[in-house]
Amino acid sequence: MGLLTLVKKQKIKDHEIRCLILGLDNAGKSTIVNQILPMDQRQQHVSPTIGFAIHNVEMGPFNVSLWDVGGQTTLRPFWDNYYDRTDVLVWCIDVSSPGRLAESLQEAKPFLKGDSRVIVALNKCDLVPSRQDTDKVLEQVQRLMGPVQFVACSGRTGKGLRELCSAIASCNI
Ligand SMILES: Nc1nc2c(ncn2[C@@H]2O[C@H](COP(=O)(O)OP(=O)(O)OP(=O)(O)O)[C@@H](O)[C@H]2O)c(=O)[nH]1
Ligand SMILES: [Mg+2]
Repeated sequence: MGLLTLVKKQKIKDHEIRCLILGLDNAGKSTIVNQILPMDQRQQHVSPTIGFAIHNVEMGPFNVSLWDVGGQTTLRPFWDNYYDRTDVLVWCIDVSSPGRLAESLQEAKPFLKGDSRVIVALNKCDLVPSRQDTDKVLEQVQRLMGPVQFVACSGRTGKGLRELCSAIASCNI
């Protein structure tokens, strides 16, 4: 392989981001991913993810591979296998289910020690009437995770997803 090809390959590689999206079942991971996809690639209905799905999306100069992994309890033991080589971890939380927050934060713990950058997606904001409710969730998230980067969003309405994409693509990996 010529030097130029090697340099080109490296350049392309430098513009690739591997983004893993994790969180409890029903948090809205696949809905977010579906909304991020170009119109012609979107599914009409999103079902619970059995296993995982990978989608490649251009975000600014980056080619981002989005790894959307199912969050059901039976699938969680396999999360670790997907985490390898992850650049950005998006931890998805359903802010309309505060009763599941402790479970979500507990599951997040092992992934906070890794090398990847973490972004918390506070999803389903459209279902939470006041900003204070989202802030309450955020307080508990920050108590466990520290001053983590977060984006309040809605996979249903699309609110905040542009910010989420910017956050993913702005990572200096
Ligand atoms: N109102 C509202 N509903 C949402 C939002 N995001 C997802 N949902 C709904 O929540 C349910 C679960 O969404 P999914 O995207 O399948 O959740 P998931 O995290 O991928 O679930 P698993 O694949 O089982 O891990 C679906 O009925 C979605 O329509 C949101 O921002 N607002
Ligand atoms: Mg899913």
